[in-house]
Amino acid sequence: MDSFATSTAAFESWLHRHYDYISDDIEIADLRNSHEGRGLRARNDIQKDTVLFRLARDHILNIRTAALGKLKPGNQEVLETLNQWEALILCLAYEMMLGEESQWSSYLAVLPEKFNSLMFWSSEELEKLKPSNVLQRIGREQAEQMYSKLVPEYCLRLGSKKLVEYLTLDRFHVVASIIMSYSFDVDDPEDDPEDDAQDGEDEEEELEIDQECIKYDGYLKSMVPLADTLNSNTHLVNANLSYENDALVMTATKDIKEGEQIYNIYGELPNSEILRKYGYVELPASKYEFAELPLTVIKQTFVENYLSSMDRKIREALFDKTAGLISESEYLDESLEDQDGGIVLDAYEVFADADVLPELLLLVQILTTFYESVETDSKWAKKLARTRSELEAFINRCILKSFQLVEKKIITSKCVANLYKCVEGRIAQYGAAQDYEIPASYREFDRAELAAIVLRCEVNCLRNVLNNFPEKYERIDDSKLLKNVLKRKAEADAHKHKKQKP
Ligand SMILES: C[S@@+](CC[C@H](N)C(=O)[O-])C[C@H]1O[C@@H](n2cnc3c(N)ncnc32)[C@H](O)[C@@H]1O
Repeated sequence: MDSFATSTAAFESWLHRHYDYISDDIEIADLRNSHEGRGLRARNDIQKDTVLFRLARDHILNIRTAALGKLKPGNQEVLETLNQWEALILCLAYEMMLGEESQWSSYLAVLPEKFNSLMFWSSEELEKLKPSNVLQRIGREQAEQMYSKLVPEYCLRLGSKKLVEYLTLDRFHVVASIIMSYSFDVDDPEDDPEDDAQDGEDEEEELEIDQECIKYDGYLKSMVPLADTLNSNTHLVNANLSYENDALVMTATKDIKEGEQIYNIYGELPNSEILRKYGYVELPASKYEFAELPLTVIKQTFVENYLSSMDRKIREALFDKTAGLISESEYLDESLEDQDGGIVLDAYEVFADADVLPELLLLVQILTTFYESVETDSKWAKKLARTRSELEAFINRCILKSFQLVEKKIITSKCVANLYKCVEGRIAQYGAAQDYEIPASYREFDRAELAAIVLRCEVNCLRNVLNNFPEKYERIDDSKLLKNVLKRKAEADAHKHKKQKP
């Protein structure tokens, strides 16, 4: 037996000693040949709805069960003032430091030491993921800030000087990455909503809580041995973990044939996110691919395609002012009750089925209406660029008329053309990645190949918009809308002019 098989065997015997029920129809499989590490496999045919295993809550690892929470009185309360990540990182690191003395040692021995997730990529390797927006979500800085907060202060508050020495920044990244790829958010059975109602502001002040903390979350980030042995596949998922009062239950959601792998789903994630968090990709793509269209590309498209007689700097400033006014629009605020953040976002998701966010369509329709209007009169455009109140009044007209249209799933031809130009502008940023051919089957991919697969999946989503933009949007000619918008502006001007006369 190699050390991989020995650790698996020790883990299995630990599981059988500690867990309520594990079906004889499942086994932990060595899937190193298919680059999946360990996984769960069906030993026999399994019928849909069969319980695969049941785990008592006191055998999952979180702040309530971990040794650190019991190290000294008051630790539970201190941990509860932290956020989920911070608390579980400290608890898991402490168990790892205890080694053989930890009640979880056989479980800890099967957790990985090496990662392919983006936190562990060098800057040269990350460069290969440009221009994907996933690069903005790696969170190295936030992780380092969290480290400075916890070490040494919280290790000492929790009574462990040794943890200060053990938890180096490198180890911190390892522990955080294990949590990122292995943990579950499990509802907290001790969370009593009535308690929350009684917890007044005084108590909050007493604990100096200035941010999200476990106390009010109603769930606990937890390590769930065996449930985390399941690999994930967005297409082949055939099992699901559910939470009962005192136990966690893994159930087959489909009939599973003998020898087949039992898959969970880690989330409805595109390959970029699967790579960021878990260090692998699905072929040829995840079921939930999306690309992102950044606001910077929308800005570039409108700046480059309109008002060419104006200086580029003025055009850029005009776009920024316009976007600012759209994001501050009270009318949109009231009309779009469930969209707290407004419609001007840093980036817009573009999905694999060629659908785009309604916020993106509305923004492009408003911008199109605005730019097509001001394009008719360059003098007026220059004046608008200088006079905020006039710009605001006109933008508000464009917002109103565009909203009324898009609300009825109608958009103008020029809006579609501008959307396509934005998407083409984004595709152009992918350079050679546009032509990469996604491999048909798995092999051990190096990081450059993983990056290329992610980029090509994003390009495919963007291309889909150009080829299959949903027909649910009726398209009309722009002229009627423009006439309407400009007519109202003229009336408003005339009205204003009249009012100014004594
Ligand atoms: C929760 S663990 C699953 C158990 C893991 N395979 C092990 O050996 O410990 C998540 C990790 O499993 C691997 N993994 C999960 N699903 C995979 C898949 N479909 N293909 C390749 N690797 C996968 C990734 O390394 C991921 O970070």
